[in-house]
Amino acid sequence: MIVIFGGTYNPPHIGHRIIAEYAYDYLKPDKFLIIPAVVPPHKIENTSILDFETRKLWCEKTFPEERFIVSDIEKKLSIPSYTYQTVLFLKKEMKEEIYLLIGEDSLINFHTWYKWKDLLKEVTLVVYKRYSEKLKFDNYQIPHIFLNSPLIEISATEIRNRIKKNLSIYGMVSDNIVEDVIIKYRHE
Ligand SMILES: Nc1ncnc2c1ncn2[C@@H]1O[C@H](COP(=O)(O)OP(=O)(O)OP(=O)(O)O)[C@@H](O)[C@H]1O
Ligand SMILES: O=C(O)c1ccc[n+]([C@@H]2O[C@H](COP(=O)([O-])O)[C@@H](O)[C@H]2O)c1
Repeated sequence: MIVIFGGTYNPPHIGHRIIAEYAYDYLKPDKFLIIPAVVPPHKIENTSILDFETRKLWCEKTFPEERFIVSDIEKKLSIPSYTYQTVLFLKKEMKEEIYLLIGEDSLINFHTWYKWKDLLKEVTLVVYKRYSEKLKFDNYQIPHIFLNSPLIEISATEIRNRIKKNLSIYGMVSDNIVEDVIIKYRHE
């Protein structure tokens, strides 16, 4: 069984790390894939997304342990990086059961994902608690496993905003990327 944890990772942060650890402990997968998106479908217009190679490298440094695999699979596929497409590709390649790990905000807008009903036939959804101000559709009826885990009030948006305001982000991203992250977004 494999877990896939896709994201924009612009940048990867300590929230991603904690989510991955809770999911890992709960699911004990054979493989755990971290999948940076090339062009995330809901962020096509977002010009502040750094290049794929930088985000991928930061993912590798945030998840250096062997039990996590940072995959560049979405580089091989067409854009935008639809999860349905990624999942079908992985299923063909690995023939494994797939658990798709997402934050609660992603569950709330899951009905807007490309072929979401078909996607649900291919994966088991695993949801990590997250605060969201967005209007809550009735997506809690979508079958999923809800992880019993602490609320993490951190986001990549907040990290980018703090850098622009010259506020500290130490402790919010991995120590081995923090300087690089500050430099990259300060000049965005
Ligand atoms: N603090 C968090 N709590 C729960 N889920 C999270 C958290 N941060 C990220 N996620 C989830 O991780 C996945 C990838 O997130 P992403 O890389 O877009 O980070 P983000 O912090 O949401 O970024 P941004 O603020 O730029 O939208 C998504 O499914 C998202 O819901
Ligand atoms: O397939 C879709 O339609 C789709 C819509 C929104 C998000 N996703 C995926 O969900 C992951 C997190 O996306 P985001 O926008 O919250 O960074 C990332 O892997 C995206 O490719 C996928």
